[in-house]
Amino acid sequence: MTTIQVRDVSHQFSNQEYVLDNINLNVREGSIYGFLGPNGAGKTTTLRLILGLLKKQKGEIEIFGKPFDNHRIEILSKIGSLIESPSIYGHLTAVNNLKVWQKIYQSPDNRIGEVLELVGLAHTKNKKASQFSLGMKQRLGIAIALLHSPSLLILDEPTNGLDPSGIVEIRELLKSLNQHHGITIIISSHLLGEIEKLVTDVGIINKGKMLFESSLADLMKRQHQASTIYFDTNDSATAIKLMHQHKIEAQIEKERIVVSQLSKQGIAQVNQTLVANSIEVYGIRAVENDLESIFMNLTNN
Ligand SMILES: Nc1ncnc2c1ncn2[C@@H]1O[C@H](COP(=O)(O)OP(=O)(O)OP(=O)(O)O)[C@@H](O)[C@H]1O
Repeated sequence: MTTIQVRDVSHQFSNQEYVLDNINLNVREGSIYGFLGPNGAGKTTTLRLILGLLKKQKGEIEIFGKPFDNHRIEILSKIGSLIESPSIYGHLTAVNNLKVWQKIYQSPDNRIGEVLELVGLAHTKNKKASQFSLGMKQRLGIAIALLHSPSLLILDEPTNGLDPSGIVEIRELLKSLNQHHGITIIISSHLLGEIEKLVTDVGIINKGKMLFESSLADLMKRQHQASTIYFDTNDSATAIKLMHQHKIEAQIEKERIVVSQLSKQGIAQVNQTLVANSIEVYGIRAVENDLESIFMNLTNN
């Protein structure tokens, strides 16, 4: 089942240009969906629209298979969210912060202990939230979002500003919530490297347009296809002429021939052609582009 379906949603603030332009987005039940894009791409606006924090101007949003507009309360009762920084009272402990929200959500008393355990803050006892590290504050924000036992978590850049160990902690927490508690998660980020070890699906947005949406496995496949091949030969000038005759885009870099995007069969054919034309091939090496550079290529174009 699809947990979130966004169809042809556009949005503009006042009469300025559209910050979202007919975007489509599908979050599968049970997935961890990485919503990626550079600063200002439209991630927060999209998440706010999904949560009904902004009034939808155009398009359709369905959550848990139901139109958001007609089932708002029912849908929101099953969503936990953390948009930008968490609303935390610095002068209160983690428990007392949670008590404030517990009254609003009317969740049972024992839920406070449960969520503190889940996010790894059970040991903080009398420590005030103002004395928490940024990572602890984010985890408290997630604890608040979990109080009413949601089946969907919507998180806007929860790892922003965290140090590497804080990022790992949040990643492990979200993985566990997904795998052991069956919570579907959509998490936005402007850094693919930060969430590629976490997500199962990826959507990439730039300048208000969705550029790409697929499973992480598909993105990795694309990464494999986008590898760069290096040929070392005894006669680069003739070799590159032969490649151009066979309509292969190649260039010479530091006396090596560089070809991007060539299948395994393509590599074998090039090798055969070179050898058949008496060129000595000393080495062939394929280097995969990292996911980050694919993301950069998608968002730069
Ligand atoms: N309340 C607002 N009024 C006018 N313009 C806005 C408002 N909120 C956002 N924008 C603009 O909409 C565009 C998308 O912003 P949004 O916050 O959705 O991007 P983002 O991808 O979440 O970026 P970031 O990672 O920087 O938060 C930006 O150009 C931003 O300046």
